[in-house]
Amino acid sequence: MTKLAIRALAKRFEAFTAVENVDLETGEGEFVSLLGPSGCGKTTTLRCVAGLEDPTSGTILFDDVDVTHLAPERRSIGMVFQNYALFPHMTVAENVGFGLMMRGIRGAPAASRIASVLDMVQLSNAQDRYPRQMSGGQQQRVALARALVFEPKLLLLDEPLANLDAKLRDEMRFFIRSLQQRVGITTLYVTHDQAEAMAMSDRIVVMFGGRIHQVGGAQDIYHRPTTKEVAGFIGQANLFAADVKGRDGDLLLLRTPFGEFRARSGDPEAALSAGAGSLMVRPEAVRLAPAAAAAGLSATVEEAHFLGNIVDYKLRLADGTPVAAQAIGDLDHTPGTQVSVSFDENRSWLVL
Ligand SMILES: Nc1ncnc2c1ncn2[C@@H]1O[C@H](COP(=O)(O)OP(=O)(O)OP(=O)(O)O)[C@@H](O)[C@H]1O
Repeated sequence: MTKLAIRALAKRFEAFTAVENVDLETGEGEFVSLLGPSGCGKTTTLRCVAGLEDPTSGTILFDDVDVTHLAPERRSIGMVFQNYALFPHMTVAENVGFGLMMRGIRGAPAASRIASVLDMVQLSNAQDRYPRQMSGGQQQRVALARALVFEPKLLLLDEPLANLDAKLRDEMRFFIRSLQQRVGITTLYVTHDQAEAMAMSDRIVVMFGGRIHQVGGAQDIYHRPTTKEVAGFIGQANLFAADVKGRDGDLLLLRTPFGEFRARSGDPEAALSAGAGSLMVRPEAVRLAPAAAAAGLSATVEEAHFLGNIVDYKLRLADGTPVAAQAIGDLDHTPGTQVSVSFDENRSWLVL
């Protein structure tokens, strides 16, 4: 299994910097996603790893071997794109075998590899069909088979599920992840869909404006974001301006315009010396009670939507601050009613 290392990668298109100062190391067989909004540099980073883009500066290493200036076909990478990119006039088996043919593998050895990889993607019965006779999900499985058939060192996927409908996307997430684990191939996956990245990845690289903001597991980036951009992009977040007043054991004491709160932080000392930041409270860490029942902030329910598994509330505090809340159960608080709001301090987080 191969380790990928990206060191100080930068890519400029004339005066425009698409990627800057990107550093990343994967483990062997690790599934790493590049996640971020459109235009943040995910695809450019992937294309530099593939050799389809020449970096302006920086180094790409496969198992400590510098491949930065190696042609794509000499890097041993399998790629899958959003648009499948299958040859319409070739059967499934011919599409899958094409890469082998290009590498001079033909005859019985090629046939046996094609059969085995089609078995892996559960398309053994479809080898004589043409792409137009297959669904989007099946075509993407052919594209995966084609990428894996020559046993590449790395698998690179660029928004492979973007053209599929929601239900199929869900199924394909698990299909790709379990295939990747069975094959044990180091994988770099580009997506702007946070749920996709969280469901599939060992680690997620969150990018904004060509730079990495955070690298971590799904729970790290959700519960412990290091920047406001990450907090806002991953799930929903209430973010409130807060001054740092001191410490109380593991927790920081914070002052906001509407009251004092406690929260956790990645680096309490840095928070104390910064003196201010943003208090992040996820909607499910906002507790609601009937107005008279508990000491807390008083708020008005502006919207309440029963979504089946949760109820989604939009609240407004007395000073006008909006707060998003989510609760499990039934619609207990209707629009127009007053509620008492408190924050779970163990799930409140200071972002610097
Ligand atoms: N060949 C190019 N010439 C000029 N600018 C480019 C080129 N390729 C990419 N860019 C610019 O670089 C920035 C990053 O593009 P990139 O495709 O890497 O973003 P992305 O995060 O993958 O976004 P998306 O999800 O929309 O593909 C964008 O602003 C894009 O317009």
